[in-house]
Amino acid sequence: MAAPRTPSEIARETLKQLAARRLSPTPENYRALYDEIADTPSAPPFPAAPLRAITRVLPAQTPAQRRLLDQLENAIAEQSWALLQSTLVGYANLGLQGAAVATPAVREEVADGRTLPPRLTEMLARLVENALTAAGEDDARLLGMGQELVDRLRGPDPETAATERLLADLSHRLSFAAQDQAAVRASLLALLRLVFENIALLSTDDAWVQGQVEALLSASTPPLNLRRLDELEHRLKDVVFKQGEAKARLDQAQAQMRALLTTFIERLAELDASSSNYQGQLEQCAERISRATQLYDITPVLEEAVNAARAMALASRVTHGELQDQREHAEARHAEIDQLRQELDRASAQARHDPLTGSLNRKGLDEALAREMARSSRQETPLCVALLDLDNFKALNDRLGHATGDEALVHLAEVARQVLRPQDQLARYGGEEFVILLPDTEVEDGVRVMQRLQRELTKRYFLKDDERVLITFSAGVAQVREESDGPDALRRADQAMYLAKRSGKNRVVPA
Ligand SMILES: Nc1nc2c(ncn2[C@@H]2O[C@H](COP(=O)(O)OP(=O)(O)OP(=O)(O)O)[C@@H](O)[C@H]2O)c(=O)[nH]1
Repeated sequence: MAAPRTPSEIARETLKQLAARRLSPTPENYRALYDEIADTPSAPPFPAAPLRAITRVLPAQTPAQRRLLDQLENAIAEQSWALLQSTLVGYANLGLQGAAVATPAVREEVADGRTLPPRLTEMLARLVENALTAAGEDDARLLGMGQELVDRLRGPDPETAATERLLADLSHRLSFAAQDQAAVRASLLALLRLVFENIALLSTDDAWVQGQVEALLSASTPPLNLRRLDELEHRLKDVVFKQGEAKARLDQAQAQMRALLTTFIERLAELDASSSNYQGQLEQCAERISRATQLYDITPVLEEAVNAARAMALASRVTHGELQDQREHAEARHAEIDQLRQELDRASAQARHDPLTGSLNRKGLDEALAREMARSSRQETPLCVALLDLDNFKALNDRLGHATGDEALVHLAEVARQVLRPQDQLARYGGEEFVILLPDTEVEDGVRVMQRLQRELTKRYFLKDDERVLITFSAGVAQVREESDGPDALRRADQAMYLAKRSGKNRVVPA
């Protein structure tokens, strides 16, 4: 086909080619294709936008400057290369003194790749400072690099190439620091688990500590967050507290054993003294016998020897008897302790109640919760769990003593029993944590019940040596959603309780 000649032919062919080459029909594509088909060279596009940016920073103080600026704006508006050329010649003649007024305010607009906008440099500087704080103070080199970059960013000329170089070096170094920190976290966690396992090994015969250590181990698996660390700290405090008690019992047992050994050694020494006495007497007797010349001389010596032997036998019989007594005594105590421990183990395995407060213990709670969940789903009635934790209980213990702390726990349990309905159940969940099962209760009502308990506690205060001790608690209330949801509801109640603590304590938060 002959090449298109008339403008309408060229236009038609241009449209055809746009479709054939699958080009988007933009004015630029159309013009380029039209020029190609018409075989006319494309005129370079007029750079209106960059020129307009230049007009914004050109000075317009003197009449000559204002005239040239008007002229430039006209050249842009008319897209006239000729007018542009004569304007530039005008500027050249005028001289460019004062034209390059790159004040800080306009520098931001002419960010051209050599300098960074001031707002961006300040944000970058802050970002680097925050990253350095997060990285800690272990790596002096990293801190030095970061400070250099911050100084450059805040300096008079944050030239891009140098800043870029510093930024790249810093980010490289930071990535190593982050890897180091992750490794340190992982090994700290491993150490923590080792400590927990060691505690378990040291307390093989204490079922409670064993249970706590299992909980500690499962709570110390990554990913860790502040909530879990907090829980770990609480549990570990309880274990340390319990081990402190066990240590006191152990010290007592050791003191008794030491007393027993001292007696034993004293008796042995007595035995030894009497036997060496006997030995001396016998040697004397032997010597006198060897010197004796007639039987008459020997008879009294023999009598002496027999007497000494008799005394020795008597002394050793007495000592033997005493030792026998001591041994029987020790064996009896041992058997007694063994029996007590077995009884204790049996009792704690069967017990469903906390001996201090008389409320349910964990085992009792598990069973009661299972029963209530089954009932709630059978009867299609709501069930709530509330978890409460006494506020500032450590301070109370520290100020008034541990025994008073125990009395405060008993007081709380008593008031709770008086305030709650008979079908509600109170359980001791941890040291100073309690769970209350609230059958037939929606979450809003559960919150109200706990608030009523808070009010009652302020009325029925706990008295210690005529001092009114105010007990407050923070609580979370969660609704059990379905039959298997108990543990999750407890977890949600715990989280809500934690929120109550965080938002100032002595409050109840629904989950
Ligand atoms: N008297 C007594 N104290 C206990 C018992 N179990 C745990 N504790 C103590 O309760 C204290 C709890 O302290 P923290 O976990 O710091 O809590 P807190 O002081 O109540 O602070 P908040 O929970 O933030 O209000 C610890 O000092 C434990 O030793 C117990 O059976 N009797």
